[in-house]
Amino acid sequence: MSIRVAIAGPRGKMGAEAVHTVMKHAKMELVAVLDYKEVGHTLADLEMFPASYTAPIFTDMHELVEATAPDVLVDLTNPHAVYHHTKEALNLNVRPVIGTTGFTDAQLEELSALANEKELGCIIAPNFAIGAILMMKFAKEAAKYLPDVEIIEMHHDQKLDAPSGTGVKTAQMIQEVRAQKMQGHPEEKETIEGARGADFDGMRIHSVRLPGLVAHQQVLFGGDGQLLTIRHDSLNRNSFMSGVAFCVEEVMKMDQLVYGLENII
Ligand SMILES: NC(=O)C1=CN([C@@H]2O[C@H](COP(=O)(O)OP(=O)(O)OC[C@H]3O[C@@H](n4cnc5c(N)ncnc54)[C@H](O)[C@@H]3O)[C@@H](O)[C@H]2O)C=CC1
Ligand SMILES: O=C(O)C1=N[C@H](C(=O)O)C[C@H](O)C1
Repeated sequence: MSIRVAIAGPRGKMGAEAVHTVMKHAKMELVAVLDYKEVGHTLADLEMFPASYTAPIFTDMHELVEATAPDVLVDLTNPHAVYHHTKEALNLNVRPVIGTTGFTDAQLEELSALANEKELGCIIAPNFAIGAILMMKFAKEAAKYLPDVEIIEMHHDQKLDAPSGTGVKTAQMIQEVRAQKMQGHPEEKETIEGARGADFDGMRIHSVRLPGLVAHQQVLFGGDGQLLTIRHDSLNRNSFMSGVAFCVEEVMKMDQLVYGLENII
């Protein structure tokens, strides 16, 4: 039996890729999409999709679920919408696979409790690309030996959240193994605000936004007379799609929330 998938944000850069991925997948059926405004009755009404894409477009999640009974909601929208979408999906017994970034810690805790209570799988994946997951795992390992670390994440200039979800997740994974440490000179002063980047538990995260970039990150470790750089580059959004498909299949077997693909690969 195929997995019934709904996608929120189908006209976006990631959402459109995910639509193609699900449409091509032998074990999945795209039953509906969720947009925030009326743009047509089905995907075929949109110029960006072929006439054979007949999944209906909804603007209300309750109506979507009632009419099309999806198993999984893939959310690729924005930081303002995603928390509500995830909560609504869980309350409607639909398993969320969330690629959208920008959750607060409190939101993650609340959604985790809700998924547990409903005994429903939910995956929140700051990055779906296997290379990025490996970069984070390797960075966590390196931080045990080289605790002085700075993260430079680089993205296209249409990105809404900073630091990136991947940058924050990397810092959280490093925090698990690194003794707390305030880096840099104790008396350093920024003569221009923000010059030293965001402060996460004494580590610095720097966010670059430029046209031409897709999604890139370097994790820099400094030691005595040496520097280690771990770098990942997503050169296109197809790099995320095998991760999306993997999550849609995995979430069907789960009964709780998982934050980060490193926990299930
Ligand atoms: N986890 C991962 O591997 C990746 C995550 N992302 C994240 O995915 C999200 C989307 O990224 P992009 O596709 O680049 O952005 P985008 O701006 O191209 O697309 C977002 C889409 O969401 C739609 N949207 C906004 N509010 C909505 C709502 N309430 N309901 C339904 N649709 C709504 C917009 O119309 C737009 O089409 C971002 O949070 C980004 O950080 C992006 C790439 C990889
Ligand atoms: O907005 C993006 O593009 C990306 N967002 C995610 C993030 O915030 O880490 C994943 C990837 O970096 C691309």
